[in-house]
Amino acid sequence: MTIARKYQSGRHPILIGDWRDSETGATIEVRNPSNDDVIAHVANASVADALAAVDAAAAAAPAWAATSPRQRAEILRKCFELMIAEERELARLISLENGKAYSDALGEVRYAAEFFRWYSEETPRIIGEMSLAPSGQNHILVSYEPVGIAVLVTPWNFPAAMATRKMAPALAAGCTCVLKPATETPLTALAVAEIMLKAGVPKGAINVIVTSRSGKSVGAMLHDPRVRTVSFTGSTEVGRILLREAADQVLTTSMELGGNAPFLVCHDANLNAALDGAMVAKMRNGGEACTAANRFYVARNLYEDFTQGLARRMSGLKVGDGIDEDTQLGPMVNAEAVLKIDELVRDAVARGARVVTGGRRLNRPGHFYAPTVLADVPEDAAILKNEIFGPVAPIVPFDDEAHAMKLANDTEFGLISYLYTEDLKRGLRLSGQMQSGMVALNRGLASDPAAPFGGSKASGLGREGSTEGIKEYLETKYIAVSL
Ligand SMILES: O=CCCCC(=O)O
Repeated sequence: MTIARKYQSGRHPILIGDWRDSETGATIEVRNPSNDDVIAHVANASVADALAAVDAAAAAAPAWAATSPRQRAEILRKCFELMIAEERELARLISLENGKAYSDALGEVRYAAEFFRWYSEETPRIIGEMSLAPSGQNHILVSYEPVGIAVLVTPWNFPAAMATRKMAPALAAGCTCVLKPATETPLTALAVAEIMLKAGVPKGAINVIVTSRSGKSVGAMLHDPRVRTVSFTGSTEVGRILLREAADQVLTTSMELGGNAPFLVCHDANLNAALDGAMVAKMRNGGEACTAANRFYVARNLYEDFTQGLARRMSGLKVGDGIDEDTQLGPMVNAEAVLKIDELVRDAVARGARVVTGGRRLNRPGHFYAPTVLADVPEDAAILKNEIFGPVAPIVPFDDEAHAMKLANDTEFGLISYLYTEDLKRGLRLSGQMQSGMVALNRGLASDPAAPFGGSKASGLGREGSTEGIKEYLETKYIAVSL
């Protein structure tokens, strides 16, 4: 892996305008979750490094904002092309530092690259408007300007896609930015940044700060008056902290936070389609996704067949080192992740849930948990209330659709809901009742760079992707004109 080798070879640069050594000389160990080996060391940026990154973003801002939409579009298009050209290398890098199965990683690289393509197409379509005021006395001219420097904070579970989902619209809008990736997966962010520089993104327009002092560094950046927006993907707990920090400077915020997605299988669902969808909704990224189906509510007439069918599919998965191309489920990201999953499973079983398959850690090096199906999970089990972030499917039977909907909505989160029914009228009615920003109707996957991704309630604020995503990086300017 070129990039991993680069960081093993002794230099530990961070991207602040140009590649440079961190002020502190301290490094962060990056480990392979498949065997816990240290695969690289990267610079551990200080708070001063973070502020230097804001300096670099500020220095690059006027020239970047002055580029024509067409110039920005062509650079973003090039980012897409180079990323696809390097998809296999990038996918291997993601598997290596995150642990996810290579096929998932390759899917992520393609998904990530699409944000560059989508926003290359959106860049020339930042269109304002002019109208005559109702009084007829003046015109109302509305245009959109880059909001200012963007601080982008991304998680370890989609280290490429969450970075491009933020950087592409920020750059498209004419903003410069500082990216702070998760310490577990910095190599992917650095590799994507290298590709972007190669594609023509000017120095300083993107900066990457890898740091174990996340709170202090991000806090310092959010209090720098040149920063005008923060976009975060991660837990609701951290999101709340960032919202408080952002309040001091009245920053705009985009928050993609936790989920607790229900997966509802109605009595008239197509069983095989629901099982196919369940596998995608649950097992994409090994279950380590905010969008992962977290709770399955299945109509009584399909309950036993669905449970057995899901258990068969789950137990048939090939578990192994993420980087092996035939692996279907890799390790979890770290030991804490496995511990949390195990605690949730134990709690459910202690309350009466039935283990249909799995239900245990795997006894091998690395951080593996067996693909697990739990049936008859009682309503008070912690697993139905907390994000599992792992390969565990808790199933609850229902007799009354209205009660199932009540259970589905009985959560502080509202990111995504999944729904299976053969009756489109029922599907649309129930979709309307689902308290979530997104609904996947007869589908196990809703994420799409061309669609607005985001949640309601404690799952977040704002939308990413689609035509809406670029608005997070634009300020509306109204000019009242007398012509
Ligand atoms: O954990 C959530 C990251 C978002 C995944 C997606 O875009 O589907």
